[in-house]
Amino acid sequence: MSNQSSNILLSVKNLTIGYGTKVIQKNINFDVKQGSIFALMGGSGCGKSTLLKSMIGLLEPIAGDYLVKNENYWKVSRKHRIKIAHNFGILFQNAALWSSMTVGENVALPLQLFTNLSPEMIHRLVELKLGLVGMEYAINLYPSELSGGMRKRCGLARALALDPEILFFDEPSAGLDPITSKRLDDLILTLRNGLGTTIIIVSHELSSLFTIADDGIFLDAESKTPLAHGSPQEMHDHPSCQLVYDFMHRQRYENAEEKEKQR
Ligand SMILES: Nc1ncnc2c1ncn2[C@@H]1O[C@H](COP(=O)(O)OP(=O)(O)OP(=O)(O)O)[C@@H](O)[C@H]1O
Repeated sequence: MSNQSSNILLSVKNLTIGYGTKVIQKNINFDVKQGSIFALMGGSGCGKSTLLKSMIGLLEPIAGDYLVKNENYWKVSRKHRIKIAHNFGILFQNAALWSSMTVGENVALPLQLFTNLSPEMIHRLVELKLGLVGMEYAINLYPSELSGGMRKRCGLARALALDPEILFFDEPSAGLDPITSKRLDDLILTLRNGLGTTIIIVSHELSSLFTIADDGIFLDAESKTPLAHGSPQEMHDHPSCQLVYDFMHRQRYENAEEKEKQR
């Protein structure tokens, strides 16, 4: 195997995704290299979350293949799929912490469910993971006592609990002010640089995408196919078509309004 192909952690091949028989995107092809921060981009409703759902095991694709470290994720047994997914850490948009549990209990939960570690070891790991995201002081607090940015950090600590090789983020900056959002970007870069974690991110935030993502794909709702592949900066500098240009230069919505007025 060449160095280049052994570097590939995830591989999406001719994937068609959707709900029942309703196709949302087709002809999706891309590889995610180890240690990459890979962005799923595109306008509202193009299918970014749908693709993310298929990549984390929540929605079976209609057709095509999705390889995780060369294993055909949707073709292996359900039991084996769950085992592969232990390598995934997921941060949902609202951080999805259990409100009746303290932050520490939330982070401990995956360790209690999926390891045989002693309570003392789990406690030490919880402190370590919260330390990684700068939230060790929140161990005994409840999610309702935290700001949105703090909840995201704690959600990230929980996503890191099982030392995943791959992290999936759904709109991590949603609902955060620009400074908190920037801090989260710095944290994401620190994690990738420090732990070598591969990160797949759905985001609308151009400034964040330009800062952190080094590769990605641009999905189009109308043609139901990807229109571009590369880093956000490459798409900005060398857009493959007008739509990508407009999106990357933030003229899409203004243009849409103009067209609407001219009708
Ligand atoms: N459970 C579902 N059943 C049927 N259609 C769905 C379902 N969930 C989403 N869709 C449709 O799939 C399309 C893509 O939705 P999706 O949420 O993946 O887009 P998105 O790119 O993530 O959008 P946004 O940026 O607005 O969050 C939309 O037309 C949406 O209405």
